Amino acid sequence: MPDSAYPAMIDILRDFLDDLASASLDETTIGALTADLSDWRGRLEPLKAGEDERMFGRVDDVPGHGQVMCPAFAIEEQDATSVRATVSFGDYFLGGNAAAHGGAVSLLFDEVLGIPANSGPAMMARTAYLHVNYRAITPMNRPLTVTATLYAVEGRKRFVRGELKDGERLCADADGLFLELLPGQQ
Ligand SMILES: CCCCCCCC/C=C\CCCCCCCC(=O)SCCNC(=O)CCNC(=O)[C@H](O)C(C)(C)COP(=O)(O)OP(=O)(O)OC[C@H]1O[C@@H](n2cnc3c(N)ncnc32)[C@H](O)[C@@H]1OP(=O)(O)O
Repeated sequence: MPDSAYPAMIDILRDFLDDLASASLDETTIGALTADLSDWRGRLEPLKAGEDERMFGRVDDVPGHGQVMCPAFAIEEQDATSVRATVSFGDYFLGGNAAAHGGAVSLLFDEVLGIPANSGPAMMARTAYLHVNYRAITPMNRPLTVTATLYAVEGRKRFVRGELKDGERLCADADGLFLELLPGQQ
């Protein structure tokens, strides 16, 4: 698979979504864009593949793993029980009043808390709950710090806490339970 070109293509797609979200469009531009996008739908449709053959979200060693669903975060530090990363919410993730959408913040926590929850050799763990507290607005288009720490393991249960900060200011925190899947569990 051409992994080398794929992350750059995803970066452009992210920039495109930010540009689209922040633009005021006239009818001519909307028509042209609709035609281009439907042309691309036609080209991609025959390439449909099963989960294991897809690249979206499955490219190792690049921020965001090659997907645009969640803001891309760059891991700065990681050990067996914790992770610290830098993230920036582009215009695509705007909620309102210059604040990031709450759902995008939750999505980020699910991804980042999932890292220490899945860092061991045991079976993969899946989110059972994710409790998010929005403490202050999450600002757009600037580097924020997101952290997650595995603080308890009880049988199959892995408890993880996380924080999203703008400098010293706490924007949101989260508490998640991840459950280790049983062998053969879907
Ligand atoms: C941006 C996109 C990028 C794409 C990237 C792709 C590749 C990336 C690769 C790698 C990334 C790694 C990062 C991933 C992170 C994200 C993970 C997710 O978002 S997962 C999807 C969301 N979650 C579900 O869909 C779960 C749906 N629920 C279930 O499947 C089951 O409910 C499950 C497995 C969670 C538990 O079911 P049971 O049957 O195995 O276990 P039971 O018996 O119900 O519970 C066991 C114990 O846990 C407690 N428990 C279960 N759920 C609980 C809850 N919600 N609250 C409290 N306790 C709970 C129970 O009370 C029980 O406790 P007692 O043993 O009796 O003490």
